Amino acid sequence: MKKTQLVFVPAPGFGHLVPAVQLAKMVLERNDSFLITMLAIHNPFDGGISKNTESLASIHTEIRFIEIPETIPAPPPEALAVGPASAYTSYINDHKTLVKDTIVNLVMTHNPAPIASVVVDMFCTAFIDVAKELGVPSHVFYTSNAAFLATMLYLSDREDKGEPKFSPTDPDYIIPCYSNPVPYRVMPLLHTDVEYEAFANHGRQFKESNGIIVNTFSEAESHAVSALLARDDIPPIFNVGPLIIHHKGKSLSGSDAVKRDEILKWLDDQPEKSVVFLCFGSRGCFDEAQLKEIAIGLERSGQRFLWSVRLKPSKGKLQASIFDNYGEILPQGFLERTKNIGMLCGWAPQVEILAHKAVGAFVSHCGWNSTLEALWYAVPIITWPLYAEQHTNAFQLVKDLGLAVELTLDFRGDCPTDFVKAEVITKAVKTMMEQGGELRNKAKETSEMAKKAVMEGGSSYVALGNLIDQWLGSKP
Ligand SMILES: O=c1ccn([C@@H]2O[C@H](COP(=O)(O)OP(=O)(O)O[C@H]3O[C@H](CO)[C@@H](O)[C@H](O)[C@H]3O)[C@@H](O)[C@H]2O)c(=O)[nH]1
Repeated sequence: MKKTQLVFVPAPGFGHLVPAVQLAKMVLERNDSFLITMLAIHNPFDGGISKNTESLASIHTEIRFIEIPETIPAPPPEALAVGPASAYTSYINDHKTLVKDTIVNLVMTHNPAPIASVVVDMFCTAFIDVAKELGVPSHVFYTSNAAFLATMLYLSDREDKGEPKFSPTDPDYIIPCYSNPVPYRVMPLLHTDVEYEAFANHGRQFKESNGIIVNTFSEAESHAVSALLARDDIPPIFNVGPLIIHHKGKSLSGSDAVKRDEILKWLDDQPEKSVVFLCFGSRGCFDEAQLKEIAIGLERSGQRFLWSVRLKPSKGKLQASIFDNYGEILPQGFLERTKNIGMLCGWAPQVEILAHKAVGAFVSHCGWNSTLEALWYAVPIITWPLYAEQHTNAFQLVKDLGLAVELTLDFRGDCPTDFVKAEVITKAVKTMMEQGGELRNKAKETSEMAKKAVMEGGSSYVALGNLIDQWLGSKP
């Protein structure tokens, strides 16, 4: 059969790689005439190309993984502290020549089949130019939601019209993609010029691609989807989500695999919907004082818990620490007092945990993958956004979707809370576990909608079909 190639360039990081792999897998399931190559950029936050990439590559042998040579220095911690998105973007941009050379030398020569598209992550828009230079189409793979995509486009519109950046003295923003006006404090990632510009620049670049693939489903974000549809200056949008990988532990090895079995066994012994699960994504972490406070808050709630504990990296390091000497950091006697109701872990097999019937609530940083995973398994969320676009995701979950209880964000307040006190944690956990019936029902409804969207005939199923048609039609 005549083959067509796709080259995926995910941004480094588990939250970007995982949905890209799932998208590639779904494309191949729908049409096996594609040859898909995934270019892996070294992940500076994860100590390397990472065991995650290696294990995904070992499971998904239908996809060809190529590691981009590791010659670009990691972004300096000081630059990341000032502007995480801009430092991350510059690090990725510095790979432009390497990405182009890899496509020319390892993809094009490996197989003469035409390249239908270079599918670049939302932070990899520099490679849209690479595709142009090679004379092939490109698509943006947007790993967050439609509302934030619309926000990034809106920022570039404002800049292009010479309008001022958002400022704390402005009234709440009427951004044409959220159902509710968005307070300034919900956009902390745009509070510095350098970050605002980084997001606006990506937004501007999106328009240069041949299509934007979004990990969302239209029914969940009808407001944002309509706002995007109303624009005639952007390429076609394909809402193909939720893209969720269900590996059932296959991606884990060594101590992570042993711990996975222990966690699932422990969950099997807990009553239905009785456990609060706390996990903050691939990079979410806290300092010692905050970890102690979480422990106190959980203990006072009296609820069962499963907590993925991550300590902030020490100065000058990028990687959060996974550790198991919990007793040295958490309050004295905490482990002993909670041993019958709580379990702690490092890396959590999150999808399997959320799928377990014992889990009743999820304290989450609201990374978009975590949000979709919780939504898929109808687990209501207690929002604790930390960085990136997570505050707006939390806002959307609480205000627009009605699927979450807010923990750190009191949207009427003036500035985001950095340190969260034990009593706030206790209150949110108790409220959710004791009075969360309505949210639970809403979560169930949304989960059913999500499952319908990806089933044959559903909105995301149809969108993926349209995307494949575009790729096959765009063959030179
Ligand atoms: O112990 C862990 C921690 C994470 N995960 C998985 O890792 C992924 C994490 O993705 P996500 O929830 O999106 O969080 P981040 O890793 O923080 O993702 C980055 O990328 C997302 C997609 O663009 C953004 O929404 C986030 O703000 C950004 O931080 C999910 O699939 C989780 O299931 C685990 O399996 N075990």
